[in-house]
Amino acid sequence: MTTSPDTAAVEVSDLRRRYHGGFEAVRGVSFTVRRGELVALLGTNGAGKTSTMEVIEGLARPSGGSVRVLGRDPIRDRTTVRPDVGIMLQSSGMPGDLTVAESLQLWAGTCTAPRPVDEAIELVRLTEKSGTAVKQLSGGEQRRLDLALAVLGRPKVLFLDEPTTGLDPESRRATWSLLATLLAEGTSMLLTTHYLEEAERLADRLVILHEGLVVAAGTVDDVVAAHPAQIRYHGLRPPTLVGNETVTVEGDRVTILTRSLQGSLTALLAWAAASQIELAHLAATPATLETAFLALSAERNGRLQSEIRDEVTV
Ligand SMILES: Nc1ncnc2c1ncn2[C@@H]1O[C@H](COP(=O)(O)OP(=O)(O)OP(=O)(O)O)[C@@H](O)[C@H]1O
Repeated sequence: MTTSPDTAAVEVSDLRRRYHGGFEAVRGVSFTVRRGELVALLGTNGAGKTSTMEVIEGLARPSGGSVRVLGRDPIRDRTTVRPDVGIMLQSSGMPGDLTVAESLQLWAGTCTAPRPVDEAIELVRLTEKSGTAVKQLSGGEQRRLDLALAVLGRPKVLFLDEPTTGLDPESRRATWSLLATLLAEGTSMLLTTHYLEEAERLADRLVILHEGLVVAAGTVDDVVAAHPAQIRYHGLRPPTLVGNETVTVEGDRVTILTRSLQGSLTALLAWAAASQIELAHLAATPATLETAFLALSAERNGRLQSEIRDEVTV
């Protein structure tokens, strides 16, 4: 079945997922993955990423809302969706006695137009292990085999659940490079990750979940821009600087949150110089994806800004 190139790769609308026992892990999530784009689904443990992915992958039914993959229902239209989709779960579940090459050959039999097995093995740099039994692979090598299985059928849409967890830094970079190549070739991707650097490097857009809800979405710049920069020092409370700051003082620890880092810092230094005041341990930090992510989780948990600051500075 063909679909219009204008159809979104993935369309999630007001998705809900309630488990037996009544717990609602996904509580009305909506987002889109456009064609040729990589969207990273982020969130703290238990945010609902896997619960959402499993519905999109057609492995579980939603209890509300809808999911479309290339315009089709991943469960009802399973036979037409499946050939266009590659899925990398947290474990592929291949029999441990099969070798790497045998696993891929077996899987190739289920694909419509698979890559040559040797090419898939080469893509994930497992050539030297092609005759090794799956159960003898290291955790990182198994992850790479999982990725080879996911890309074997030349999917139009790739779903990746924590694709680089357990990989050493070199293999992680090699995986990023492979994903960037697939992206450049037009593959659409949705991935979950706990590595913010991975999201920053690869993602066109982010969707951040917390307790089953979308709490932020957009490009990395969009998400970061919604959070203020910080200036910290030990000393006296400053006067009004450029006027848009939030100042908190705990003992002699002063924290200034500002949307105009340069302006606030210039005014602060001018005040300190004119008043001959020392700003001990002065530090100025722009918002980063990490501070934005921690702030979003902390805001939702009702925690104090000072706790976030301590986590970011350790
Ligand atoms: N089978 C289940 N029955 C009941 N609750 C479940 C079940 N599976 C997951 N949950 C709950 O649903 C919530 C979301 O879990 P989910 O695995 O989707 O989170 P996640 O964002 O993928 O987390 P992680 O980053 O730890 O993988 C959690 O509170 C979890 O305890």
